Amino acid sequence: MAQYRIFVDGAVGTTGLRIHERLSNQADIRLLTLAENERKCLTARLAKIREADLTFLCLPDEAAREIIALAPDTARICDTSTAHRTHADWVYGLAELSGQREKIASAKRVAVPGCHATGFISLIRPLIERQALAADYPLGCQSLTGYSGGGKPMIADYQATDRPAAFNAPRLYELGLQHKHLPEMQRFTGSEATPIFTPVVADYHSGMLVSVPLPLAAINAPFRSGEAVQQLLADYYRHAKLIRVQPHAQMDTDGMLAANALAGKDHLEINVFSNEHQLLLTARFDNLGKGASGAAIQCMNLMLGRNETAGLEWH
Ligand SMILES: NC(=O)C1=CN([C@@H]2O[C@H](COP(=O)(O)OP(=O)(O)OC[C@H]3O[C@@H](n4cnc5c(N)ncnc54)[C@H](OP(=O)(O)O)[C@@H]3O)[C@@H](O)[C@H]2O)C=CC1
Ligand SMILES: CC(=O)N[C@@H](CCC(=O)OP(=O)(O)O)C(=O)O
Repeated sequence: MAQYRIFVDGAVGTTGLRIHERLSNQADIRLLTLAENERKCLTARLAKIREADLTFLCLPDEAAREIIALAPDTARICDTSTAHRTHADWVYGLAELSGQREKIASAKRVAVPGCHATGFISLIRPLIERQALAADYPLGCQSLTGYSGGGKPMIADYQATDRPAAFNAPRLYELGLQHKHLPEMQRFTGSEATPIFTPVVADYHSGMLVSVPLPLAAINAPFRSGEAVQQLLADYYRHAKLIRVQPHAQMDTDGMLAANALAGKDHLEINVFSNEHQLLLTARFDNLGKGASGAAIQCMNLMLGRNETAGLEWH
């Protein structure tokens, strides 16, 4: 059987390892690897990029920019970092947005969406696109994430035996209100206002729960009820395999929503809650799944013409 040659640059990091784990049992994939002493060597990495049918960059932003400046234009690349998400020459890898699947399929350069941004955009883009919500509405968003979202350094900090007591509690961060996902959150929702975004990291490994509260008065007719917004979202994602819209007001059996419920999975679940005057939209998924490695593999599948969900955990 013909095999695709795939190179993961940053293969021993949190995102890269998960891509390796997902692809290592795929018969039509051959993973190109580097020896430990070569994994930060530019020359060796560029040779693998030239040899590969597709390369994943699972690197800090600066290292991603450095290698892209040297890589041949013909190389197919999926970058999981923040470096190129709003760059004009790159396609944004959220396949479920209108028209995006086709753009990804024919692209040489795809930027995999940020984890928090994936949740926010999945909830808000359909509302603005279908004119249920005005593009200039001032949005707020909260996002809970497991500590694996911070990669190897944050995992080491959380798993240290002598860690500070503050790590036992959820912690708000990016209090300068300048989170690096804000540009993509605004661009790919079509919002004209920068959202007020408050991420929270807590003492569990992986899983993400992104919430957006809205007054029903902000929603245009004929969508001005929780049920109608749920219907709009269900219709928007009716062909999406990796985004599932739950029935209106569906919660876990204990009446709550746990942020780690989809850990280990590569799909995303949307819930809509409402009362007479207010709406709460939530997206939950694994920050390492649909928030990173799962989305990266979904993009690879589309770029190579494979089945969109091959190698992914989504049942
Ligand atoms: N974790 C998550 O939930 C998500 C992460 N991302 C993004 O994915 C990218 C990777 O993140 P993540 O896997 O979490 O990070 P990690 O810190 O876990 O892994 C990054 C890897 O890159 C390696 N590396 C650093 N510099 C270089 C270099 N110059 N050349 C080659 N390798 C290098 C590191 O090496 P060493 O092992 O020696 O440190 C490490 O193995 C980041 O841009 C991140 O923002 C995106 C979405 C979600
Ligand atoms: C807990 C934590 O620190 N999480 C990271 C998000 C990880 C991510 O999505 O990063 P990329 O934008 O590089 O893809 C953060 O909020 O900055």
